[in-house]
Amino acid sequence: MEIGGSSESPPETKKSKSKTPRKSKDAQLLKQKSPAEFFADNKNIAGFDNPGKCLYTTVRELVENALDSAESISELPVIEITIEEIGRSKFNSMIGLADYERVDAELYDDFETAKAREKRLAKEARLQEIQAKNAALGKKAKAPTSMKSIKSREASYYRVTCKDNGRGMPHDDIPNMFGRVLSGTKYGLKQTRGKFGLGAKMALIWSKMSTGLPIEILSSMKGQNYSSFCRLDIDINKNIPHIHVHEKRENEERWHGAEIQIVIEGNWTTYRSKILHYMRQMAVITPYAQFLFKFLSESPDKNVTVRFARRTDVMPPAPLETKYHPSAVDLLLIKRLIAETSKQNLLQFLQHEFVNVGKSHAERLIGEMGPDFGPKMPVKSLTSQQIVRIHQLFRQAKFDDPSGDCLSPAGEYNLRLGIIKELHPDMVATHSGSAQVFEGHPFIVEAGLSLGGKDVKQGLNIFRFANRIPLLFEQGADVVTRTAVKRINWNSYKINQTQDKIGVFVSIVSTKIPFKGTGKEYIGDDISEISSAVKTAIQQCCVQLKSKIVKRIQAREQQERKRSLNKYIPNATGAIYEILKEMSRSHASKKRRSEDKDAELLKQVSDKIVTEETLREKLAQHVEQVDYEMALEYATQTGVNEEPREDIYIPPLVAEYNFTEFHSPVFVFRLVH
Ligand SMILES: Nc1ncnc2c1ncn2[C@@H]1O[C@H](COP(=O)(O)OP(=O)(O)OP(=O)(O)O)[C@@H](O)[C@H]1O
Repeated sequence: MEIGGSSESPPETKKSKSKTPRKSKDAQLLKQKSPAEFFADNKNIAGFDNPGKCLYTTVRELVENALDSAESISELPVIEITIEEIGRSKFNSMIGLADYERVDAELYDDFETAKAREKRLAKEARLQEIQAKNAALGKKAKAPTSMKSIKSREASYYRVTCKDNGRGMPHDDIPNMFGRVLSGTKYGLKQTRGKFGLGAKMALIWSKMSTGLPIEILSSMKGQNYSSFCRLDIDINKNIPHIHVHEKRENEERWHGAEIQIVIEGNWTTYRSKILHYMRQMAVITPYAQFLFKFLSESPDKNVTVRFARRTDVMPPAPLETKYHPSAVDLLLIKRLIAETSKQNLLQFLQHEFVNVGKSHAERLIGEMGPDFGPKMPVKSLTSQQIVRIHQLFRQAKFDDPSGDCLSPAGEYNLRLGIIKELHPDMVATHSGSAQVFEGHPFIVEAGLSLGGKDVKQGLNIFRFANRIPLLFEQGADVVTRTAVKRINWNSYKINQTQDKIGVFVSIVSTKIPFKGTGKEYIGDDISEISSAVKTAIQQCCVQLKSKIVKRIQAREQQERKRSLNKYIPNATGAIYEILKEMSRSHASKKRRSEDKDAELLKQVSDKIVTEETLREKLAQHVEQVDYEMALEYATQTGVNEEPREDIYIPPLVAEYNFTEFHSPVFVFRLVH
């Protein structure tokens, strides 16, 4: 329906006479966005939600890059991370901005009139009084909800520096690695912490959004006699690096690694504990790395230095790059593989670009594709329709599962070491599952379970790791939490889900971790292969713990039995002695004659050779003897050595050493001559 005339001849108004016709309000303009712009607009999907979280995510992106880099050259990681607080004046002088004092106080968000202040203080005092009264009455104190805190929206700035001893970066690649969103070296099919080619750029985008300052990178590769220095920011619209300085510098010490420095807005106060938790959990899952974490405050009394020492030299083997499994590819991916392959014909392509496809298998597959296909046909000549046919067959055909050989799980040893080091538990069990498959990607689930320990709350304490990254957010929705809370019948393993201090550690590694979102914060509970592997791994640990718990309960019961028997000795001996005395009296007066042995005993009682005291001693000895025999029987049944034995081996004594080393997977004992 038209209102106010036909659409061909709109009624002329004053406005419509203007030379450049104005677009109506709801006219839609077609626009394009660069990936950098997209992520700047939606930074929360990459874990950059608010200043505090941005500080946390920046730290983790830099630490994870540092670890990936050191491990890629099999170097035991040494990582230094420093967060330096930069006050407003210092920040202003860094960017060449004069410091301004407030003149018109009422303009500010945190302004409070004298009356409002008086009212607030009175209210706070009243609340404190109520709380004190409640505390005196033993009532639980409730957090003050109605107290309106005066929050300042003043920004806090931090310089985050991360230094590693890793691979470093090729001089010419640095600008793109840090200044072009979605560029990285970890896109291949390999287990790595990084994946998207986004993290470092997001930190830079956030620094651009919050401080306007560029990122600085110093890097050198092994054997290079120079180091590369680069200061750059990012052109958000074009998604290209904007280079300020890019030069080669001397590297006399032949240092290798990278040092990244960035200044961002953050909030240490609210994210302090998350950052420290992250570092601690990273130390748990990476006990072969050495971390030095420093927070340098404007007021030195608030400085924090935490050193997470290396606990082992045993580093998991580096993950290997692998090829795609036919069931893990889609049409686009097949097209890309065809475009990138160096193989000429279809047979070679199938045989060399996929795992678990041998020559004869490839020939059979080609035969099955139909008459249009042949082993010798040039792979680059495949039409779109033919590629669809290949894809269809890949979906329907049966292939062996990919093996987990390319993966690098933390290992039961490292996991156990990390748990013991972190929690000092009373009991611990670990389990490493065999490789399984989800959508053509192999994955391995490892679990650890602990009972008791320090800083562990009652109930379930869940620690999650994915490709050896600690996951700290979205705990409730994660597959590990859901499995532990809903699918494990803790009671049946003699574990009390609410009373015991239970530590549940689950580490999942894969060539593709199905994170929800790009923030790498949790793995959903909707993948049955993963949730059942998690359940099995936790249950395996439960079974191990159960046998320990049962043994402990039996030992406790035995102790209690002994204690209660001892408790009754005085009463029992008193009663027996009274009876014996009575019997010996009637025996003596010949009221009742007792025979042989009994007569002998009764005589000893009347001669005071057998007294209440001697009876008590004998009974105590008997309880001791019975208890000892039971303990012996128990030990023979269960085996005295509960812990598995470790192999120890002695390497040959080489001339230049003056010591002998005894190696075990758990320790090295060095005997100095
Ligand atoms: N400390 C470092 N040492 C060596 N190379 C690094 C370092 N930091 C970053 N890089 C290189 O820069 C690339 C981009 O890093 P970025 O953090 O943006 O993405 P990513 O680590 O590949 O993936 P994700 O976004 O999942 O973290 C990396 O792939 C890596 O090649």
